[in-house]
Amino acid sequence: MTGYTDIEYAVQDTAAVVTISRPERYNAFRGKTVEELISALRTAWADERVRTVILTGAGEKAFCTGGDVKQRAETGDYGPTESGMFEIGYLHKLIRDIPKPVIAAVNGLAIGGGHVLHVLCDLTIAADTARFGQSGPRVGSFDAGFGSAFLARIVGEKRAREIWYLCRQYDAETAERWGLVNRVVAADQLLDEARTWAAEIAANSPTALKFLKQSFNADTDHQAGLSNMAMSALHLFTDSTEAQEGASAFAEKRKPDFTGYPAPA
Ligand SMILES: CC(C)(COP(=O)(O)OP(=O)(O)OC[C@H]1O[C@@H](n2cnc3c(N)ncnc32)[C@H](O)[C@@H]1OP(=O)(O)O)[C@@H](O)C(=O)NCCC(=O)NCCSC(=O)c1cc(O)c2ccccc2c1O
Repeated sequence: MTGYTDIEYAVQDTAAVVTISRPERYNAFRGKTVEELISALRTAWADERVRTVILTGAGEKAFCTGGDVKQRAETGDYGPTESGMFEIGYLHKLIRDIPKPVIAAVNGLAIGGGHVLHVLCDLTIAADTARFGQSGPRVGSFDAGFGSAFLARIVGEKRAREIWYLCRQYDAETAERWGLVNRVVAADQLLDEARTWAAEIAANSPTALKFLKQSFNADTDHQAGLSNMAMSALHLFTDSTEAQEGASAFAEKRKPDFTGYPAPA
């Protein structure tokens, strides 16, 4: 795949820098964005010069705000793709499986599925202006796979449940205290800091790093099965009027009204 429209891809020294570039939608992803991210990661995987990947967002406002809720409100899905599929589950697995450390450089809001992307990266460096949180239950969505199970491994059960149940936003200092991010730096230092970490990693044995990444992953790889089921459930749920109420409310800039939907027994 060439001629990306939703992302930018560049190799700088030994790092592949992948930038989600839909600033007018706060770098929310649609199906095409996910397809391009998959292509970029596969390119980085195959390129022997590349020893790390840096994932970031264009502009100063957002790293990524998850699925494009406006697109979903408009068409009921995340838009057309070359493959005909919305392959977010595959993208999640690819971030884990690419045998090179992936560093999230969180330059702003990391919300919803955008939060899940940074959680899945090996390391996270955040701008002091970054904010973190989930939004699924507010907009008729959830990630019952890696997005919740792996998050709980990182911040613990109580905090993971708080993040998902309340849909609040947390500042970078809190995220660092909770172990969600490795380092917080001034916003104008973010990419330099990420490149410094990438260069430091690149000086180490790539084969040792590959084995280490696979070793870290092995303990939670069973969550991939959970993720498959979660994505299947999510596709069914997003077709429901309950889920559509969440997406429509966001697109119409109003609070969602879930009062007509009884809590399932
Ligand atoms: C992120 C916000 C909290 C920011 O709020 P703020 O008040 O600072 O800014 P605005 O709300 O005015 O936003 C500015 C501008 O950007 C547009 N925008 C922001 N986020 C999105 C988005 N996700 N999709 C589309 N557009 C977005 C916004 O409309 C404004 O544009 P204007 O033209 O009106 O100026 C706040 O914006 C916010 O809460 N955003 C929504 C966050 C969200 O709910 N994300 C999606 C969660 S669901 C999801 O990610 C998801 C992931 C998956 O992996 C799935 C897999 C399978 C099925 C479904 C999935 C899924 O739903």
